[in-house]
Amino acid sequence: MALLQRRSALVLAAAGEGICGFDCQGNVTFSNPVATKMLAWPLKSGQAQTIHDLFGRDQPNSEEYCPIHNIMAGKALFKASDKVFWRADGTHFPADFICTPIIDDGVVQGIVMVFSDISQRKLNEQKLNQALIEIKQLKNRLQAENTYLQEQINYNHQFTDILGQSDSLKTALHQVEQVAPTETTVLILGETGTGKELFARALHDLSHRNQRPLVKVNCAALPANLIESELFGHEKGSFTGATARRTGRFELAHEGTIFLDEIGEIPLELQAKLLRVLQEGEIERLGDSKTLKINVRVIAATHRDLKKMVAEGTFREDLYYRLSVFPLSIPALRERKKDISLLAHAFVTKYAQKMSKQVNHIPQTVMDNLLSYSWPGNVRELENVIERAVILSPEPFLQIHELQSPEQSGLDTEQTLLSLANMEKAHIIKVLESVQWKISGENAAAAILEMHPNTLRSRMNKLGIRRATTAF
Ligand SMILES: Nc1ncnc2c1ncn2[C@@H]1O[C@H](COP(=O)(O)OP(=O)(O)OP(=O)(O)O)[C@@H](O)[C@H]1O
Repeated sequence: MALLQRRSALVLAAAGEGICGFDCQGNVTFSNPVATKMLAWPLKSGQAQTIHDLFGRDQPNSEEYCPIHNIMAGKALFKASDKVFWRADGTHFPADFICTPIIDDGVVQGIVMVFSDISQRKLNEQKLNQALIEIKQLKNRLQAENTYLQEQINYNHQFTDILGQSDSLKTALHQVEQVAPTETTVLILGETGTGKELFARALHDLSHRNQRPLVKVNCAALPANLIESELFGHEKGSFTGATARRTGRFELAHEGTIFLDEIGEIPLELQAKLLRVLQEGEIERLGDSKTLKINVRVIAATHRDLKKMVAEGTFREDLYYRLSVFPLSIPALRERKKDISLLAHAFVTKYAQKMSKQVNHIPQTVMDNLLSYSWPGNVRELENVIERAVILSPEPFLQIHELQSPEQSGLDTEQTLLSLANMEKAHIIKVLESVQWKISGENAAAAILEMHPNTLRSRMNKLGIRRATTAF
């Protein structure tokens, strides 16, 4: 018997877990060395230490959590995880434990508790969780950046340089140099294809933010119900179809520049939110009440007449004033004839090279044609026309057959189908365009048409001839 006791004591001493015995009142009856060390017990014989000194102090309903109570109530096993165990010195540690009854002659005499300190495991779990959160955040950000960069790769960067010799273009470029290094919001105004995006890039490239991205949002290309989530982001499940969390463009542009193209298309209800971002630099993701501080420079662009939209009530006046701190007007191509020749040559070189064709000469008749056309699609249209012409032209001369504005085509090819009034209208427009819409004075339209300027004005009124309005 003595040998058995000695062996049992050796087993208890060798166990790697804490082992304690308790009687039915919860008094400690024995503890192995690991338990004594873990609990910093002075546990000397005769010292009454109960199970509640080590466990359950912080539990609201101690009966429910009391191992003695549970075992006495008939449970053959009582175990729990991540519970607070108190040391004799008042400190504590988290532990997992398992309790079983000590039965003698069919009667429960007490319980034995085996427990292990899980501090290190919890610490590792915490570290792992933190690392997982960081990885998730990083993943979200990388995904968002990747999507954006992918779009940027698809964008044709070849003409990042702004070409032009005309005074009006030089004035605009000078303004870019002045405003780019500031933090001022810029509103770029100009007809379609005049190079507004090119100017936005130039503003960003010349700014202190050029190491961070220029993030573009085309407000016209997005359905109204998606613009908000595109701009500000959303949490998973914030609306039907929001299957994953999405970083908004404003967040993506943090410390960089956001380019809001076609700002005139932004729905009225979203304009208030945009104003708040501009004023306070704060955003909230859809479905998340947390406010995020962002530091973004805003460049907006439109071909629309925002002032007119304000008057019509479709654009907020306060937002208009906030955006138009520094309006930058890009002139239409027809107003800078000087640039047509320069751009035409540059595009011929570009596309001839691209198509490995020796097209390198623009005959004077073709150039005259290019110069007299009104270019409603501006530089983009010119570029497209030249690209097609390079494909179709026999080397080395550029040939263009397609340049006919609606008015011109009316005169030149469909003459027989037009009424007299329409012919007159088309002719007046053609003459006006050839003189940049100058009505009176030497070599102006009235002189060419051999009319009094006032007569010309009244004919124009009657025929509904107006110069195409621009946004500025
Ligand atoms: N001054 C310029 N020099 C060289 N290329 C130009 C110039 N202006 C415009 N382009 C070219 O014309 C095309 C249209 O330019 P961009 O997209 O910047 O115009 P946009 O005004 O932003 O057009 P939209 O209003 O349709 O968005 C682009 O391919 C651009 O590279």
